[in-house]
Amino acid sequence: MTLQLRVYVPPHPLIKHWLAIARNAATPSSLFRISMTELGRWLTYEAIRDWLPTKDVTLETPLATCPGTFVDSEAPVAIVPILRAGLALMDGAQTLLPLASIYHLGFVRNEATLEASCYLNKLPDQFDPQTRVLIPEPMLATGGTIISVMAELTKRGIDPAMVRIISVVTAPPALQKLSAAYPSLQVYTAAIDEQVNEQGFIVPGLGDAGDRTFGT
Ligand SMILES: O=P(O)(O)OC[C@H]1O[C@H](OP(=O)(O)OP(=O)(O)O)[C@H](O)[C@@H]1O
Ligand SMILES: O=c1cc[nH]c(=O)[nH]1
Repeated sequence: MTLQLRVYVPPHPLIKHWLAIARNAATPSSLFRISMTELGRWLTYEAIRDWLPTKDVTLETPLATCPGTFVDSEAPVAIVPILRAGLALMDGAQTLLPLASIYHLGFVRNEATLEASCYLNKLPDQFDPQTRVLIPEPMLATGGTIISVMAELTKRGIDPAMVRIISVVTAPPALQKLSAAYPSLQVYTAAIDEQVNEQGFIVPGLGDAGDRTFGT
């Protein structure tokens, strides 16, 4: 069986609403941050649907015995936000995954070459191979950043099939690179835009996600 990258654009009215707020150039930073929190929440909700491990139990209600299902708190789950902009999705993601371990990764693109370089790496030397990883990364543009992120994770024992990326706006160059290198992973995004311009910005996109989040 040939694997192919799966990219989901959940048709949810709240995702559409908060995406429109985030795209709008007139949205101030304070509201932009709220939109990112909400997108983090709803994209995480969609991404963990068939991914979060559960265990079946038998319960006693006040009236009778019945079957139940709990989230399996012993299965390792990690969130790896990509700084800076990935932090903006964290409040929403963490609300739904309160037991997850958080490992920060900081990447910045060189504005001239668009090459991504890592300036902060809080990953452990090795992960338990059963670890599920959620990556909050708001923009997948040229793909340079996310390909470097995946290399850091896989060399520490992460199986790409256990990885889900939540991203607000994605573009074909990044999705093509991910598809070629890591066809078993899954991406949950609010939009797939048409192009990346010469400055490395997604068009129509939402501008610079980091600057708009932090008012810089
Ligand atoms: O797919 P790529 O072309 O690599 O671009 C995507 C990256 O660009 C932005 O980060 P940026 O370097 O602007 O840093 P910031 O989050 O600190 O603003 C964005 O948050 C992504 O991490
Ligand atoms: O459009 C883009 C592309 C990369 N990073 C951003 O913040 N915006």
